Amino acid sequence: MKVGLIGLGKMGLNLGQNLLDHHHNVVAFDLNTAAVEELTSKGAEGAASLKELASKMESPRIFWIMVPHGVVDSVIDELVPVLSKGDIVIEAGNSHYKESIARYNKLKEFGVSFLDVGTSGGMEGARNGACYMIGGDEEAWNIVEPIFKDTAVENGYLYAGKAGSGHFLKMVHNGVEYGMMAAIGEGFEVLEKSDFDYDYEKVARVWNNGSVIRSWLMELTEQAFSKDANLDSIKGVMQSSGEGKWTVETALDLQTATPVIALSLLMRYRSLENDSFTGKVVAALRNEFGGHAVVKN
Ligand SMILES: O=C(O)[C@H](O)[C@@H](O)[C@H](O)[C@H](O)COP(=O)(O)O
Repeated sequence: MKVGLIGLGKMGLNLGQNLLDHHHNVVAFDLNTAAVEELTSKGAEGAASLKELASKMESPRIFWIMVPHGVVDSVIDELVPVLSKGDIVIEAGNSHYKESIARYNKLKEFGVSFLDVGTSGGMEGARNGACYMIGGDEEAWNIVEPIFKDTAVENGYLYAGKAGSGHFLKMVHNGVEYGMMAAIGEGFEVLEKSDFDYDYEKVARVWNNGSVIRSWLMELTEQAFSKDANLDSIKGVMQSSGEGKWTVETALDLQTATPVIALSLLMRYRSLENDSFTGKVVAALRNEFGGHAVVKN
């Protein structure tokens, strides 16, 4: 299929390469022309503007937006004048599900279908097989399913239902991610404070082999400790991009008690002021899976 890929940052560039690997045609646009050149050198067609990108597409025209959360609306506003009835817009960043429902309704007025897609698995997933949570019109979904099937890991995509359901699912996923990462960080902090002299890389490795808590996060923990045995080079500052906060806000609206997720969010805020070993582990994990910046010591 032919995909108009808008946004070639950490995730978009990897996704573009993944699409090309699976013999899809990619027309790529980003304000960063070096990123466009990088993808065209791998076989994509480049575009210097959204208008040019649209002119290079074929029906059904599929536009895949992969840009940071704060610029999604401006990209959609710029895209609207070049869209026509029957086009499909996929937005696969970390958006709030309510924003996605609003975008779906707005594009519906132009006869354009909108799919909200939560993408998990970080840069590695985008490159070699991601996990997708998808919401929006089923007819549009049926058209684009092959590109998700090809760029996901096996069994790594779910069409969840009506508009907003994809990003809602990704939001809750991230809330779970906050809680799991906090628990891993706290566990290592207890080890760190103890009288024993553990090698944390080896601890993460043994926990990854046969134990109940083996997981990709634990593999990344092992990876992080292999690079920096005691995480001495970074501060325990745990940034957040908003999904954990949205999960807690939504849970409150639904009168649902989510103490683990809520506390892990509050501990992230606290970490902006106080350093901790838990914070170092969580900061290192965010860096491992998402390439998110760490604060260096
Ligand atoms: O599932 C994933 O692959 C991650 O959740 C990913 O979407 C991302 O790296 C988040 O943005 C991190 O979220 P925080 O910045 O809130 O930690």
